[in-house]
Amino acid sequence: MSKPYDTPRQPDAEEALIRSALTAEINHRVRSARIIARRAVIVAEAGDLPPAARNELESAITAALAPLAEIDEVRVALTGERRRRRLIAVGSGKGGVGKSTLTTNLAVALARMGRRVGVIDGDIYGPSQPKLLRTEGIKPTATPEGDKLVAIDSPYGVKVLSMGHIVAPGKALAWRGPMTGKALTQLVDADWGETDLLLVDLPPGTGDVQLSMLSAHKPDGAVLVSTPQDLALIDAARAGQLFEQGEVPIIGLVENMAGYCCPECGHISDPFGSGGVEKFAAALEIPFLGRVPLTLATRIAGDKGEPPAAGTGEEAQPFVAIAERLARWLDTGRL
Ligand SMILES: Nc1ncnc2c1ncn2[C@@H]1O[C@H](COP(=O)(O)OP(=O)(O)OP(=O)(O)O)[C@@H](O)[C@H]1O
Repeated sequence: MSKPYDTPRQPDAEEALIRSALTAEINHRVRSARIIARRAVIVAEAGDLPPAARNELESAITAALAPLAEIDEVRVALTGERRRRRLIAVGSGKGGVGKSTLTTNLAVALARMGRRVGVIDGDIYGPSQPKLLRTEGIKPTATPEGDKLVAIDSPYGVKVLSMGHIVAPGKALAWRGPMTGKALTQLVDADWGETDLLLVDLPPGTGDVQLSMLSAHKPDGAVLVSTPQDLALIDAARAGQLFEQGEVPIIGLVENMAGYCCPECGHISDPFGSGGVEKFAAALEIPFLGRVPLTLATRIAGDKGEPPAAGTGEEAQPFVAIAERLARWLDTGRL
């Protein structure tokens, strides 16, 4: 069987005729357009549309093609109802608290549970997902229509796209608000194949990327990350407020770097304090999702592009436990 999207294809005369009668917005959805015995047969993608909008799309195609002299009848087939792809934002108030590490490892753990997961590196100014998911130096291809990027397959069963795959290191630093918004849209609207869950690794703080995310690609929920330091917690609360104002449910707060286990003697010390995040979450009435300890192995694994959650070591456990809770939230709305 031929695979229609393997190679770029020129539309034939019939398809070109049909497409010329349709608006760009509709053409974007049309997957095939043929005329068979004066009957136009159009297949359009509508899996993301609610029933009323599906009917409108069908009527709009029929109305646009009816005046064509070459056609007596129009048949429209809309692709089946597909569950909408869900977006979960992973945010923090402060940089360097391990938001990217958490995003990567949650995605890998969810993929190992059989979920179809992708990671969007929304950290346009300091992308780290290419390294964490071992896809550094890989350039994404475009769809045959040339209108979308194709997400990259990482070696861990997770698809990924990052500005770091597109722009030379350091180049995006001078970008301003509207450009960052466009860049994020390019990543979200890419061809993610069968992926039905996207984790978005947001840059720290409450800047342009967060705002364009809330306005154009409202996430289904947000996971917040903090270290136990007071300052990080205060910033996390600020990031949380932004999601609340945007009516994005906060799924919960994760404490990262929560106690250091010395690889030599096994002694656990708390360089950033202990238990603060859980108490803080309780005070703000935000669910506490779990604690990820500070370990040398987690840091080294990150640098090597070998997420601990891809293995079976001790370092994988906290990520797996949080991923299980996230999966439950996605399935039932409860943790
Ligand atoms: N639990 C952990 N144990 C040890 N090292 C960790 C842990 N979590 C994160 N790190 C390390 O801390 C550094 C910062 O982590 P990461 O890049 O994930 O943070 P971030 O919040 O995404 O930072 P940025 O603000 O730069 O995006 C990395 O070197 C990472 O390997």
